[in-house]
Amino acid sequence: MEKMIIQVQQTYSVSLCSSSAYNSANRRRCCLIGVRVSDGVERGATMSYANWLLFPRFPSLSTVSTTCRSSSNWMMRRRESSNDVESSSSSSRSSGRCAAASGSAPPPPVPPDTEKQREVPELQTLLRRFWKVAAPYWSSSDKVQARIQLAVVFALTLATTGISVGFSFLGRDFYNALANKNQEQFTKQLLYYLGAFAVGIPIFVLRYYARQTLSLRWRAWMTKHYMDRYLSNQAFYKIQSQSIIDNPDQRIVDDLSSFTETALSFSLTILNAVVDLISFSNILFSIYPPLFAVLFVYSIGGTAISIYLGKDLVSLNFMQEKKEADFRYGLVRVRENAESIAFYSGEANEMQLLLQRFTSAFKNMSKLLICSRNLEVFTSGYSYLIHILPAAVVAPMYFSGKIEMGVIDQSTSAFSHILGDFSLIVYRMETISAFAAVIDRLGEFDDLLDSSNSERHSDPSEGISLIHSNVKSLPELESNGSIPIEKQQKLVDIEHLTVETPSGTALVRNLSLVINKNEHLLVTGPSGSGKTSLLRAMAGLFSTGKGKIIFHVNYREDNQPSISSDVVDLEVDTVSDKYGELRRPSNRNYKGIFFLPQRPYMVLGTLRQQLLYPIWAEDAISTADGTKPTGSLPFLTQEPNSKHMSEKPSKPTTEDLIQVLEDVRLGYILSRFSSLDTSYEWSSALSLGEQQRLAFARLLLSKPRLVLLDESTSALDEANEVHIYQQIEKAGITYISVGHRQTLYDFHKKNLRISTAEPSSAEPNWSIESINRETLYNL
Ligand SMILES: Nc1ncnc2c1ncn2[C@@H]1O[C@H](COP(=O)(O)OP(=O)(O)OP(=O)(O)O)[C@@H](O)[C@H]1O
Repeated sequence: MEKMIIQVQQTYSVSLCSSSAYNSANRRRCCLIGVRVSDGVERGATMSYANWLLFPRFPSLSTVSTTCRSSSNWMMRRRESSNDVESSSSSSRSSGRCAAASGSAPPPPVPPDTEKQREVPELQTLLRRFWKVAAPYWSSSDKVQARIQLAVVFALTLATTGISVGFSFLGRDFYNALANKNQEQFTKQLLYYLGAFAVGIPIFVLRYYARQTLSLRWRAWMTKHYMDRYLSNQAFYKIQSQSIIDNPDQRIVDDLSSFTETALSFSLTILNAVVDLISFSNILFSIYPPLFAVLFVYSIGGTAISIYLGKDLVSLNFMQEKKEADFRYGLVRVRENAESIAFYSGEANEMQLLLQRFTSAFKNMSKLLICSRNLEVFTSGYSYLIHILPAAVVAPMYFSGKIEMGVIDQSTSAFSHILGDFSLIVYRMETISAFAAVIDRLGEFDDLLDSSNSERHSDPSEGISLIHSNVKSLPELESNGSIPIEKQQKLVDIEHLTVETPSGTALVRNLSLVINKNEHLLVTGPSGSGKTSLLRAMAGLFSTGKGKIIFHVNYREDNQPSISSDVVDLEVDTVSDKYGELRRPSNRNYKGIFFLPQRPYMVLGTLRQQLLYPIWAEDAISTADGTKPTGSLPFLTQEPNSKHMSEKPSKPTTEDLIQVLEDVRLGYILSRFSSLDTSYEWSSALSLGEQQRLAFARLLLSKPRLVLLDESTSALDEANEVHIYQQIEKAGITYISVGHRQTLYDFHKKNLRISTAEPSSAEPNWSIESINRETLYNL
């Protein structure tokens, strides 16, 4: 691999353009940054704001200011010798924040970087994806407000075009007065000009503000819409465990922001261009009709050349987004796994891995830069020539006295306006290609979320069926309506179950088994045989394979049927309307089944929130000032899920929470961390064993009928393990545990042994036997 050392040439003297630095013909914002590499070759680099921010923090790398340009629509200012960076774009801000926003949730793996150049999607695919991503908002519950705001923005855009036309006439008279040395007329025109500024400028500003506000509102709706689907039907889990697409978080944070902003600005640009074209064509035509022919040939030729020069930009931009997100994610992983890396002394390795990711982003950026540079050479020449071209064409008329000096200025202004309208592709090639990459990434994500949420509606004979049976549906009810004893005892019925990995490798074959109340089951077997995968299948995380898992836990302790529907198939839990406004799927925990994973998950927040997770988590969230957040933006009303409400057990009191901490022998942490409402980074502040006991506290509060424990006591000493199992048995909870420890046999009635499945055999690879403690100890 090529080794790159970047030398510091000058300290961050990156000065960036504000909107006032625009070239009116060019109409683009740009930032210039460059990088000088040690081989002495000076290369400019097109850099995103996030990447630029990361540079100074990278010990062996530093940015150097030379020349660069970026198509992204952000502005920033960095003061020399200061760390103060300001950004005015939401997209750039979000890039910087993405890492922080990831919090301490279990991180998804980054899919392997194949370094393959991505193919440019077809125009038809891009248009379909654009429509699919953009359309839902305009028919959503916020449609009235959205359409009104859009109409206001359009009206303001028309007004600004009218003002531009007015300015062109004012400019003509102003320069005529100047050329004629008519001081009285000049003063009058100057006053008109100033008056027009006073009226016009607020309208320009208002248009910008209205557009940004609408874009923010659209983004907020889309963010919720995407997060809803991402967190439904365990789509986030499938994406993570099967590495289906890269960086979904970046797509939600950065891509959505830049999509809404660019889509709005583009549609207004097109509207503006049409109106401009009509208004200024009259002016230009009245001055000199042949100017039109010159303009037409010039713009068509320019568009063709810029499409040719910028054809690789879409795929390069796509890869750039991915590579930057991968690099940022690498840094997030260092933060998340700080302790493990420090214990391993793995800094050098991490540095190497991070540098690899950065280098990959850098190389792609260099290619992007070369492509941009070629395009830029052309577009700069193209835009500068228009300053002299119209004047050169009409100059003979001026010399012959047919037109005045001011008309030359007006024709240049009209020419540049119309050319700008005809040359949208030339001027915006870089932005269009970056936008196409965003559409591609979002469209891919959207299709994936749709397919994930429609999977449940596919052929039920395929895959593992997960059925929640309610006693009301049982045909064998006694004549008085009560439930037969044997049915009350039955909790889980597994019929001919074959569990496979998502890639299709069989792990458990043809398993049939019944688990009755208090018939605690221990699942054992060699590492990698599929014990956790069996629990995954029972939790609905793995659906590849065949067979049925029927839960009979959906009635209350008092044997009264619960309120939920007769037979609830988890596969059809989520309900979505036309545009996928989802109701959260019914929570497995509300159905009397609880799952404790091997690695305890600590949510961000207070000790109270830890304990109330996941059933009452949303009730426990409060802001820093102690007030309850609404959980939704003012215009995005969150529908209360009445089904949820009725399923939820009543919320534990503070006394219950304190008691349960005592029950799992964690009472001492209350005094150590002052109160239940203290916030900490709990995954670092508590030992693994303490975290496991906290997870058991959640379990005891939730009072399920059945719990699936995946090596959930692996970090506990034997005394605490005994105590915890006694507590859950006392609470009347039936448990299925996965584990390797000999001590676990003491707490279970049956043992399901799974052996590693032979690929060549179709025979069942399991056996079940009762645990006879005496035999066990005699062995
Ligand atoms: N998402 C996945 N894609 C492909 N293979 C997977 C996936 N998840 C698990 N596997 C494979 O399935 C097999 C069984 O994994 P599982 O976690 O169920 O094993 P286990 O018996 O619980 O092991 P251990 O006792 O070590 O925890 C392993 O070989 C694992 O690599």
